[in-house]
Amino acid sequence: MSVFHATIVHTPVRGELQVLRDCLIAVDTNGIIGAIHSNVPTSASPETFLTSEFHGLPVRYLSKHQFLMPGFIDTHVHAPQYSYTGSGTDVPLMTWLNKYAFPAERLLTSLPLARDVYTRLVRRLLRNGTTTALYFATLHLEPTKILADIVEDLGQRGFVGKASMDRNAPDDYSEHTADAALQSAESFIQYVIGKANPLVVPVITPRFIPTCSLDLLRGLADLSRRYGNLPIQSHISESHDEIAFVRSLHPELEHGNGCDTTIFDSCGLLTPRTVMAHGVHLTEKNISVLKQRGSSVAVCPLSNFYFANGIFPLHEHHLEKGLKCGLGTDVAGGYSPSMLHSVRTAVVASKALALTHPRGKEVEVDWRTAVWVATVGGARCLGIEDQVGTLEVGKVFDAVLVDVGDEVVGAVDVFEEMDSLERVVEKFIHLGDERNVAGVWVQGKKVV
Ligand SMILES: O=c1[nH]c(=O)c2nc[nH]c2[nH]1
Ligand SMILES: [Zn+2]
Repeated sequence: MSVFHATIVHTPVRGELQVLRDCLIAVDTNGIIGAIHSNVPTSASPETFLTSEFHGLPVRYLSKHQFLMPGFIDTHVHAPQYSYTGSGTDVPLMTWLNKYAFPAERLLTSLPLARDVYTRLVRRLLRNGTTTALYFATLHLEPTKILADIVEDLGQRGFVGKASMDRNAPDDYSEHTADAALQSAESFIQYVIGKANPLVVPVITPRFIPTCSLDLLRGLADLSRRYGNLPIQSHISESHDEIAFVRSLHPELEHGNGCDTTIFDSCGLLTPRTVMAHGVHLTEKNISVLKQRGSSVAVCPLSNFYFANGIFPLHEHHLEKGLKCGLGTDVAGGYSPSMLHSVRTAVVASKALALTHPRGKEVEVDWRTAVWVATVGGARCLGIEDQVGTLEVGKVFDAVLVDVGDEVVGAVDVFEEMDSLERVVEKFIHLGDERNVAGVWVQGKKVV
């Protein structure tokens, strides 16, 4: 249980920043926000506002340069690729997979190395205010169990997928048959379910169509159903080289209409709990299929600049057509593990798109909208919007304490005489980093 006196900053309405000043916030033993009273003077007695269960608790009074906001939700991050984040930015996707991703992932059969890479990543994400992450791991069962253990031990809300591949993968980094891949995926599901920890959820994870046979895709859809409609993640219509490869593998399909969607759909992998990464080349028809199925896209703007041969039209697909979208870092295709970086890059990407778009500035997305996508949007992709994404009574306290005070060594300078609180938040979103993250809570428990 905890009580704060703090300013809350969040985006309950897309495109709008809500700032609630001087809130008395009470978090119960289950990590649920039991009460929020705004405009409470620091001189007031908390007991006047709070029910008896919260009486007598110490109140944490935040300073005027601190505020609470919802934790970020990273809807696409490759945990094993963290070892080379910040490097390997020189080649297109299909070459990059063979040159960097597969070799790095293969190395994590070493359990001590897996433990080291995963511990450092999960800590890094938490320190950056990422309270929920949707993880891709490797093909290997034991190292992926370690990732699930670390997410649990460090207290993050984690959706963890053991990747599956049975074709077009290196000999020593493939599961070779659909049966072997399905068995391993099922063992991982059982391991995570056995934890009975609602914060850690197993995810069905066919890497992408080039590396998964149709038998494997169908079998994974069946596994999802058999275990109560587990979440599903993969990559969809992500780049020219990926699309060309799928075309060569499936000449029987009608092309020009984004056949990734057709294949995933015919195999039963598009569900309301499906989060597909990238989707830069989705067609109108694909979008309408994804929408009908309730599936969503993890938009990874930084990695798209490197691999996608295009920009995801966030304004058109999400704001106009209503496709559910979250933001992802796509470590290590995206070199930054920070969701603040993703937010900024989403804005810059939309501006780049607008430069040559017939509707120009109309397709730009502003920072408030990008923050919404990084919080509420991600929660919707994962089906947890009733729990997280904003700080409201009845939701879970997954929160970040931001500090932009002078004593923090960081890039944000606040000018008392000129900066409104809204402007301070804007500065944090554009210039802030983990040095400004003074505390992080998941389900009411302090994890940073
Ligand atoms: O950005 C990406 N990173 C990956 O690891 C990957 N695998 C398939 N497709 C992918 N795209
Ligand atoms: Zn990816």
